[in-house]
Amino acid sequence: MVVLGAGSWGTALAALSARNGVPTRLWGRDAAALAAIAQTHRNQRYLPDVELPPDLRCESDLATALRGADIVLIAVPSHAFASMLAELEPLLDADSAIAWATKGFEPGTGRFLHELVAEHLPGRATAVVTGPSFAREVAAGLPSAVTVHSEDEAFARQLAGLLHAPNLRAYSGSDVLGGELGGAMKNVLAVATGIADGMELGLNARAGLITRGMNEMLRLGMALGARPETLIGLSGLGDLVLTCTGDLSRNRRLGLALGRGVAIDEALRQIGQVVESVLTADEVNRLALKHGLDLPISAAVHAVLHGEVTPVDALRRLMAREQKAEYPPGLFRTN
Ligand SMILES: NC(=O)C1=CN([C@@H]2O[C@H](COP(=O)(O)OP(=O)(O)OC[C@H]3O[C@@H](n4cnc5c(N)ncnc54)[C@H](OP(=O)(O)O)[C@@H]3O)[C@@H](O)[C@H]2O)C=CC1
Ligand SMILES: O=C(CO)COP(=O)(O)O
Repeated sequence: MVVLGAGSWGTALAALSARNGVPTRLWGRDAAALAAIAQTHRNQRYLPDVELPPDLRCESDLATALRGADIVLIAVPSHAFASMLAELEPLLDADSAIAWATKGFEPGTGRFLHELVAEHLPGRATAVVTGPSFAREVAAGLPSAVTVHSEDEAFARQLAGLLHAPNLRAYSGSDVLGGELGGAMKNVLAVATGIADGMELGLNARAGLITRGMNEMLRLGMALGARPETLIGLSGLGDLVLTCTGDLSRNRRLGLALGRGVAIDEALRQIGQVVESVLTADEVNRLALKHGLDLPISAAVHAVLHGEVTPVDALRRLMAREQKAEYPPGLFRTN
């Protein structure tokens, strides 16, 4: 297996796979950082507390990293996903399978990552790895559960089997779009609960936002063809709860800072790692518009992130919305 992207999640996944006895290479774009990881068995910038397995190979030359790879697992941020695929196109072995653990959409188009993979690297086995999994906890060997979705169910089971470990339950499924949607959208909703907690609005507000956020995920997911069981599974509800409540979440931390009155640029500078919601909020908004859906919490996060409203005004607007039924009729009807 080759893992592309030597940030928090790529490093944690590569360590997991190597500890499972799977021959694993980790590729990153920063040759000096890779050399330091190889020498010290630590990723000082992204996972400083974790000792990496000694047999994890680090490789900064992409062509060398990819040679002979049976599975290529991409863990770069969504803004780098398309360019990563373009780099892979001329280098990849004909029979290498492609998986990704990135959460987000193509910035500017709202296209799902599986659509980009199908365009750039058609005709291969593909899968998304997703679910509630803070890199720090997985890397530290704390109990976690993830899920692998692929149209090729045998490949989903194969990849889940490679990741499954004494303290990591890896499930499999076949709803790629549903798995991707939950993992992307929860980042936007985590900003909303972070803002509420940063403003010290209380635990009722947090639970209300998580649940109404879930409602938004269900409505967009059903409109796009996701399966409801995926959305209430690990990749949807599971990751939503984790990211909305766990302070390890960078998206939640962005919301906390905004709710406390910190400017967005300063908040992002302090976090110092990828915060996917900043781009994903635009794409959720785009998809909602395209499908004629009113997703008020996601829209409020979008407006706050663009500086169009203050967190206080966004809350006032949410609370002033018309009273209505909790669910639209026929939400779970798929035909
Ligand atoms: N961290 C987590 O707990 C989890 C993260 N994810 C998802 O995984 C993805 C990656 O996140 P994460 O690892 O946490 O992010 P980090 O901020 O920890 O690391 C980002 C990594 O991506 C690299 N990178 C950035 N741009 C490019 C590029 N153009 N080409 C190649 N590499 C690039 C960075 O390199 P450099 O250091 O040189 O800038 C860095 O190594 C995101 O979509 C995230 O949502 C999913 C589940 C859990
Ligand atoms: O996706 C994650 C956990 O499942 C990580 O969340 P953040 O990107 O908000 O840190």
